[in-house]
Amino acid sequence: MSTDRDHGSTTAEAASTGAVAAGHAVPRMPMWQRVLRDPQAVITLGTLIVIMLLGALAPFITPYGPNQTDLHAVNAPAGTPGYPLGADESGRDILTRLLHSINTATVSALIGAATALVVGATAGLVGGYFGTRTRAVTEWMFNLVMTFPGVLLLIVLMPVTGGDYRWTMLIFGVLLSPGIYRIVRNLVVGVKNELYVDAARVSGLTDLRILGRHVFFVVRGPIIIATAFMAGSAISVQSGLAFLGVGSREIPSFGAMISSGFRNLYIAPTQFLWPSLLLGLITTSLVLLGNALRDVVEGSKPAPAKVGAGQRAEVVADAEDAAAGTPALLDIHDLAISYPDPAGKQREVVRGLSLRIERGQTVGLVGESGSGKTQTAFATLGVLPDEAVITRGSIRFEGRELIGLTDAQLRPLRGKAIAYVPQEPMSNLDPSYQVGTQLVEDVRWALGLDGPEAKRRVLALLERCGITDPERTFRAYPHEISGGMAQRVLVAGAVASRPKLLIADEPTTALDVTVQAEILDLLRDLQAELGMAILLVTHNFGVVADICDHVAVMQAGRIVEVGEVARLFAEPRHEYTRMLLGSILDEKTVRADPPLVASEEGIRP
Ligand SMILES: Nc1ncnc2c1ncn2[C@@H]1O[C@H](COP(=O)(O)OP(=O)(O)OP(=O)(O)O)[C@@H](O)[C@H]1O
Repeated sequence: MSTDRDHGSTTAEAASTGAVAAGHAVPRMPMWQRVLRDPQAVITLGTLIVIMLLGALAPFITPYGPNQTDLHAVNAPAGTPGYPLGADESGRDILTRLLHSINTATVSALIGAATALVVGATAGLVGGYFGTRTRAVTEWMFNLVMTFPGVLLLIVLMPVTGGDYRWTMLIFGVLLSPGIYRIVRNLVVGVKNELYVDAARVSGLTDLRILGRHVFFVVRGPIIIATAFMAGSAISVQSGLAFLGVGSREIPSFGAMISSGFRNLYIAPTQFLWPSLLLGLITTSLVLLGNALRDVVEGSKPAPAKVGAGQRAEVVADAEDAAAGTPALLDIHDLAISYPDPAGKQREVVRGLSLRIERGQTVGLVGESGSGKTQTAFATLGVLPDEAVITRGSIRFEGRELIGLTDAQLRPLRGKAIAYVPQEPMSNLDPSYQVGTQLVEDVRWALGLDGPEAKRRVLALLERCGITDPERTFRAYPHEISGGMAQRVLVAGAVASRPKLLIADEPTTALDVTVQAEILDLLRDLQAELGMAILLVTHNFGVVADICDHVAVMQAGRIVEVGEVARLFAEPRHEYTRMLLGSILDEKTVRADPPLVASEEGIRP
């Protein structure tokens, strides 16, 4: 491995890098602040607030009542004195009716959306959180509601509601509730088995408190978004019913005004225009507001902007390579990876990392949690999440640039020349398939063998990886084997293709100490046997001492020191390396201070 390009990093630099450490959390802005920073949300919300204020102030803006008629003003054109937007076929002021129609629309939106929210969200929380029997009942009820023919039912029920649009909107809210129910139920089913919900349950919180505090927090975003769309639907349906003449004629409504305008289209064309424009403005604002809220709450996805092969600005040719003529097995140079923070700004989590691995070397990548070890490994494997952006640098494998390759171009390398062993063996095995079936599939793909030949190879590999009864393990499902066995299975799968580089991301962290040692022994033996290089991601110097010949120390997205393991342990040069080595637990030292004793007054030394 080459000497560290960042070797000269000083403590001062480390301290400054620490200030913007890759792992440091960016405080999440409150939702209302994020809403206020989104121009679309601000414009649409502002428009709706102004319109609603105009409606509320109607009695102060015009001298007429909404149903006050003046026979002298029948079909008066816009601009007539006292009637700025004209009068309708009954001589009623159009501006007055428009302003009062805003209030009808607001009340419709509030009743419709609130009913759907209360019914749908409550049932969704209960149905999703409690057992399958409760869910079966809620499911049945909402499926029943969905079979009702919506608008037709509202018309048929007119004698029951007495033509009062508020009762109609209440029923419409119930008809809308299955949509909310499904959103909430699906989210709750997804979240209720999360470890933090289990932890809350174990800590003794009541179901009501867990629902209110943990579960409702997750569903609130989608609920806010859906509310904007439901409010728009309620206004449209109320207007539609009024347009058809269903309901009280006394109530000023956009629908009734459009209907009247239609009848007088040839006499007074603008009568039809004003309510249509205002209704359109309100419903469009609500839809756009819903879209803006979705972006604010869920975070708008930045366009993938990974550096492509053709776009790369600075790829520095390695002088050593040029001289030696043989490129390193893996050469990462000045790699920078960033993620968008909640405010949409890019935050670098790997910040100009350089690392070389030669053939057959075992290199430990150590560093505190969040320093960027896994991101470096994922970038090499080409499996960074979509939101990650490689902003600069290069990753070359045997001289070939990996950044910018498509999945199809990476496929011949991944799982063949570059293999991977993950941290959590169990979660990397599909519980629905026998272990052997999964391995055979991998081996067939990696080596192009037929079924029986692949099975023979898998059985031999399992035996080689220390599994005493390979046939039995082959037929077992993941839940039937131990964590240590599962990790052996994954190691077997990884080395099946005789890779040139094995990336092992904390391969022993999830295992107990005895099994850890066995897996490390296995990796060491396989490394010697196959001559492969290993990049071992870990935060355990014990593991590094046990298996690695070189080690690179990462802090805040950068490598601060790199070198041979014996040298680095004997004379660490970087302050941070000294600090990490100093914090290793020393099992030879016995505590000198007296043990704590529990008494009635509490726990005391
Ligand atoms: N999907 C993501 N979105 C935003 N930030 C992320 C994402 N994945 C990782 N990060 C950030 O990248 C940084 C480096 O993460 P990484 O997983 O590489 O750390 P690590 O050194 O491997 O830590 P650990 O030892 O705990 O696994 C962390 O600050 C983490 O918060």
